Amino acid sequence: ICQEENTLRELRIFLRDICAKLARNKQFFMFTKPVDIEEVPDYLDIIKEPMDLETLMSKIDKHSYICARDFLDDIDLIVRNALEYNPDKSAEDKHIRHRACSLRDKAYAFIKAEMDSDFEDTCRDIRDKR
Ligand SMILES: O=C(C1CCC1)N1C[C@@H]2C[C@H]3C[C@@H](O)[C@@H](O)[C@]2(C1)O3
Repeated sequence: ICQEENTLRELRIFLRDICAKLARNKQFFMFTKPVDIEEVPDYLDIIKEPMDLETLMSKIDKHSYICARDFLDDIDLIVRNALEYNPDKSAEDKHIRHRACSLRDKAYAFIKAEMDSDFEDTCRDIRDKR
């Protein structure tokens, strides 16, 4: 219905702003594009569902998300992939895992700070009845 489309349009505007803020943070550069399979040939043997911030942004535009929870599920996927593929004690793996946890905390904090909980409830109701 028209009110529902207005709500989802507002959600997309909101999610684009959050995604853009995360993507322009230098700390999260490693999450902005898909992992290069040429550079990392075994990546897809280990990670079954790659995700990155550029893909996240294109999913917003394809109306893939109808509530903030669905968007945060893909943020969690980026984080989980990074933790799973980079599990070692090495300084490099620790650095990647630290940045992945920071990405998750920043994303949740932006949503909480800027998302009215009634608005999210409305989006969940739309999602649940579709
Ligand atoms: O997991 C990732 C990204 C970091 C968060 C997503 N990669 C897997 C490779 C291992 C490590 C070092 C480089 O080989 C670089 O190619 C990657 C990219 O980082």
